[in-house]
Amino acid sequence: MKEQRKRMLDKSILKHAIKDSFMKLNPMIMMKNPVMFVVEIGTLVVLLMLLFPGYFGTGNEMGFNLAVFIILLFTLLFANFAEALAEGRGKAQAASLKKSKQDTQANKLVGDELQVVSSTELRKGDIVMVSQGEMIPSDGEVIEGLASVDESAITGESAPVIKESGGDFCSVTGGTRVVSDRIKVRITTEPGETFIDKMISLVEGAQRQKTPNEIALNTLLISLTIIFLIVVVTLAPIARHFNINLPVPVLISLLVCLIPTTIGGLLSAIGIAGMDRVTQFNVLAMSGKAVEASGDINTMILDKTGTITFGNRMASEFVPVGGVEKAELVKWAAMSSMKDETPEGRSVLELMRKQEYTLDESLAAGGAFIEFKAETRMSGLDLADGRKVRKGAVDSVRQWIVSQNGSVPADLEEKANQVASEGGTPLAVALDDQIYGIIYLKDTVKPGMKERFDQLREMGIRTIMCTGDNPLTAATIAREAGVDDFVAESKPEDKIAVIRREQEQGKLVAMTGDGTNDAPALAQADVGLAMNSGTVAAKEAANMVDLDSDPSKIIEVVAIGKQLLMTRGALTTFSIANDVAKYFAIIPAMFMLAIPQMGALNVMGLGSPLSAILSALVFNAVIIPLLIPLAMKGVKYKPMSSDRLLGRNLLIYGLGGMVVPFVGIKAIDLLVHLWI
Ligand SMILES: Nc1ncnc2c1ncn2[C@@H]1O[C@H](COP(=O)(O)OP(=O)(O)OP(=O)(O)O)[C@@H](O)[C@H]1O
Ligand SMILES: [K+]
Ligand SMILES: [Mg+2]
Repeated sequence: MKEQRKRMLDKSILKHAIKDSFMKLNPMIMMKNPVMFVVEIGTLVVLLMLLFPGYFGTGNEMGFNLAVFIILLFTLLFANFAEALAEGRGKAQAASLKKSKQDTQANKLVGDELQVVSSTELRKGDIVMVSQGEMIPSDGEVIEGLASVDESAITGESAPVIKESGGDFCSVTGGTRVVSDRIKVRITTEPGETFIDKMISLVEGAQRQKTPNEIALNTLLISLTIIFLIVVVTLAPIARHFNINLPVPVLISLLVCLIPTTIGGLLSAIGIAGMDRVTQFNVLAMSGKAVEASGDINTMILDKTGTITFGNRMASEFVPVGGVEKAELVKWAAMSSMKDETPEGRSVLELMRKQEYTLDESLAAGGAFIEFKAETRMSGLDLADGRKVRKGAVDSVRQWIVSQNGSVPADLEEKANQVASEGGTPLAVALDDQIYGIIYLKDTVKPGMKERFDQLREMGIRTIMCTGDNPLTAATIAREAGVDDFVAESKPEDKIAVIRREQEQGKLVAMTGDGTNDAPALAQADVGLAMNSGTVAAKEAANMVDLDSDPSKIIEVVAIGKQLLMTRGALTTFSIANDVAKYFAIIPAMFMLAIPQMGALNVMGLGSPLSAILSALVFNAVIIPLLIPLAMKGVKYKPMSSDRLLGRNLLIYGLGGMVVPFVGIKAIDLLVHLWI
């Protein structure tokens, strides 16, 4: 897909866009864009006058009318072309995605047997087995095993990623391929609602909804159109009262020049192109609203594990406390992890084997598994003989011990702090009322985080890390990654509380995360960016998914959001400023047409009244394709305060919008006048 993105504007996209420009002339489609719909009605009226000149009285300048008709038709086609071009790349991407969505066969588990079924028959809750070389038939979560998966079909990244049951790396996407090992997958989506389906309809723009900002601007444009419509319609009888005859095509030309056709023609292209720019960064935005909101973000909340760090927290050391034998600690650490399917749990057993300890598994027979939960921050086993084994966050295990009237070894805190101050996560291991020691879980901060957070700070965005981990580990990682603030030992509801607190102060909040425990917070935030590596719940709650699982991508999304809003503002300013110049070209010309003595009004020194009107109309049409590159690429964005940005843009696009048409219309008039 990345390949596809590079070929920005190949021939086939252009060809399709030209064809679509004509298709979009259909009034039923045109109606969605009221400004251009008014232009279309004007075009039709002029066409009727050309076809049936007899009905429209005398004094009809056929040559002039034909010129007006052609220019108006091109105005419509140019506006349609802008939109079609913006849609083009998405449509091309959708086509290539559809190819990877081919119907595959799946090995569905029915009872104890495997049945071969078509992937389209799979429903939520079905269990399938996927082995090396096979395509994952639909979206789901790994419930057993570990495999490396080639996700290049959706991410464009060729290096395979590890997917495993338990933790935050369990989600798999239909259409990706298992390159080694074998996994058992529980299907989590109904047919037609998969991630690839969503991607297709997103890049195709099928579900594109206008953003609140776009709706507000559209309302302004419609109001302006109605006002000018009233002005022009009432102009005719007033002029007639003074014995001035204003031909209908002249009035239509005046109307089209006055209504905001430039921004009206480019508005939807700006929005589509903005979304498209986000997609090029391998971020899937579920709505344009989310992209725009990211342009105004004040605070960003991140989780630690899997977002700021790589998230493959691996046991790397057993540290006994209270003078117990290391073998004892290893025994209970392993016992507490026997059924713990999280990556952390499995890594404990691996470390045990690596250090050449063995485990008497019969001890666990008949025991009840206690699953890890973000709320309890512990996992373990209740043995058949009544003894209880736990491992978990030091603070949680300490509380658990105290609640059983056990005592806490004096060196626990010191040893846990040692691990935490190195940025590791200490897990305490306990049997009944005794703590045996600590498992050292190592994790690494993703490279380049500090520079990226510095950039966010420059943009005026405050970063807060919210982690379920202990305060000391949190502080170490926060310092290493360079976030502004952190909240430790936070449960899912605490993450939401932090977001709400910021929102109550009137701030717009972005949240990135990858875990199921992040899902509620991702939904609460104004912009929720889920890591593609994360769980299904996280991806569903978020309104953006980063296919590369790089939380600092938010920087690009913020820039694109700001750029989108600025581009819209700049082109609106330009469009309205333009109309002032056209006003000076057309109004004097109209009156000179009726009263040649009014030549003094011709401030621009244009050749003749008719050429003045045509020149303004031509300018009005060609400015649309000339501005397409700007609408598609967006205006330049540099991190600076919004006040300065606003002032700068008003100067460039407001003043420019007044001057450019004077020059342009004059130049066109010189040309037009040569052959009129
Ligand atoms: N398998 C496990 N068994 C026992 N305890 C665990 C296990 N995994 C994690 N913990 C403990 O629970 C704490 C919370 O873990 P969790 O993965 O929910 O953090 P989180 O809220 O997602 O924060 P972050 O992802 O930012 O680190 C961890 O810091 C660790 O102390
Ligand atoms: K106009
Ligand atoms: Mg997490």
